[in-house]
Amino acid sequence: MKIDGKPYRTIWLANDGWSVEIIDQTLLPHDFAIARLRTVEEAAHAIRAMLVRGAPLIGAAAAYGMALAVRQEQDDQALSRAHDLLLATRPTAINLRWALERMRRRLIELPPSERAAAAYAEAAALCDEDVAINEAIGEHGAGLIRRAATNRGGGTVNILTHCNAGWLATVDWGTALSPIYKAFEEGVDLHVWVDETRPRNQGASLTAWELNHHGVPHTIIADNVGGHLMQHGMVDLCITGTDRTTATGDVCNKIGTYLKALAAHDNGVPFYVALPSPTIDWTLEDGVGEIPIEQRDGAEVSALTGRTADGRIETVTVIPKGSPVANYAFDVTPARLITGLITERGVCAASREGLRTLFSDR
Ligand SMILES: CSC[C@H]1O[C@H](OP(=O)(O)O)[C@H](O)[C@@H]1O
Repeated sequence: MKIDGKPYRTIWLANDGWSVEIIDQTLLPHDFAIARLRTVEEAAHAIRAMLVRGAPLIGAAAAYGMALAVRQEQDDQALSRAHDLLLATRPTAINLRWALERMRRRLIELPPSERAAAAYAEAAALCDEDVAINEAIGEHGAGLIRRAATNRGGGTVNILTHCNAGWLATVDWGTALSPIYKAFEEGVDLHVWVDETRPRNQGASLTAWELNHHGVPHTIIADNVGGHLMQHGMVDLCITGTDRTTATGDVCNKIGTYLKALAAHDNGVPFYVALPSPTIDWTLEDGVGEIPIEQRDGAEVSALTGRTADGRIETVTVIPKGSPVANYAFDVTPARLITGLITERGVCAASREGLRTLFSDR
């Protein structure tokens, strides 16, 4: 995507040919800053502390983390240590595991002297594939938005999205926001309801920042507003991302997604999930029972960070001293609540059969 006319991805090889640069998303929307990763440990911290986040981008960052590792040490033990360090950073997004297994498969068969060059090439290929997948999701999803515009018989198509599944969550284009960018660029009259997405506010801080820069009309809402809007006919469709989708179409995504899907189902609002195939976990069938749900530091709930009137960034506590906090980062929406999955190969039903029609080769 472009920021002030300059094209960006979220992660790229630095000019020195070996370190990796990322957009530090913990500083958005207040500051736009580039961070540089020089070691696998720095890559692991970037994922764990969410300088980079979003299932596809987590996979891409892990792939480059493996390249940074084998640049320093090339033996099998170093490869395993890097794999395990990066795998332990965050448990829910399956892209992390798939990317690490892909890197290990590519490298383990090579002589150590060839591993660094191959690792950087494989990480770059994974990033390019992610961009192509997400642009294709945009093309397929834009058709749904155009159909919603036709069904309305004119006027603005109102789309609700949760968290950030934009280009900041991927290498480029995004997943849930890719159809919105594509439809907007085609001239479709649309507006986006942006769930702020407590506790880290990826919607208010990241999705709104993206849409502002792209000129897409949007409104930030508190997480609990969506159901009311749907009851009053103010949402034509919902599109969210996913961090792991089972072979049967159960979708794990940012906490609160399930509640939006329930409200959509109760009000007859189509609920779509943008699903790049590297986010499918073909080994799982029961999302609620089998997908590990990350629990993060309670400080993400008990404190807020923002910019003061005189421009300082400050963090303040917003709960009583001593109150316990639970911070579940994801939930699972059962397939029965999902209207369709928008993949790079087309739109399908949220079911084993639906996925098999598009991915019979998996
Ligand atoms: C395109 S994947 C985006 C997905 O990742 C987000 O989680 P996090 O910000 O914690 O990495 C959220 O679940 C988004 O839908």
